[in-house]
Amino acid sequence: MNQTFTDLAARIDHTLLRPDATEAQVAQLCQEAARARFASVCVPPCYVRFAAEQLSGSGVPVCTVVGFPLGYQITKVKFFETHQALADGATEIDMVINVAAFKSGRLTEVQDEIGQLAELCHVKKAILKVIIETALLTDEEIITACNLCESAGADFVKTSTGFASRGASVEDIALMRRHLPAHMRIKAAGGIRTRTAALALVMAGADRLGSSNSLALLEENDTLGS
Ligand SMILES: O=C[C@H](O)COP(=O)(O)O
Repeated sequence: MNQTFTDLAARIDHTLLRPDATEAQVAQLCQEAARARFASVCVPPCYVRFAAEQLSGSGVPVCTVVGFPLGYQITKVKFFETHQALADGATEIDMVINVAAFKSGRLTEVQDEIGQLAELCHVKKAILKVIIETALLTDEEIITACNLCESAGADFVKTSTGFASRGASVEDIALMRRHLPAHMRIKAAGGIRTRTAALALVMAGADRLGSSNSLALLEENDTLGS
């Protein structure tokens, strides 16, 4: 348990995805991530190159989003977004599943899309996290989506964009953990605002957390290194 607590920063994607995020705010985010040793910074695609420059030599990866936040872009567009993000210096891609196609029963199409992006990421030694947007899914659909992610070769299943009616819940994470094999990692995101909430999600099975309030999650026991 203590290990979980002391390693919390290393599980957090330090995130800034607001539509009005400025370059100065991204620069600050990068400084904070390097200092706190967060798992990554998660920034909008237009800031990937800038963030990669800011973090050069720091060992902190740059994560970005694809098909964000609604997921219904066509596969070619998501493929190009991913290709460009990798070229710009991202090594972690958080793509949004095509929930519209998923809800229409077009599961093969959804799985193929994830598979194409996973292959592209893996060729570049990057990782793919797949956002299934649990707020829009039933428990049965969450399990189906997890199975698609696994079959398609994704590295992580991620709960939420942070732009839906709710973010990650402990129940979502526990359900996903029960149905995913051990090698598949889970990212909880959306609305994680306190250390208590963060730790509950970790205890339920989250390997990674995404939060735009990351510094507050470190407050109780962790201190930023000098
Ligand atoms: O992908 C991560 C989420 O956008 C973060 O959501 P949040 O802003 O509610 O922390």
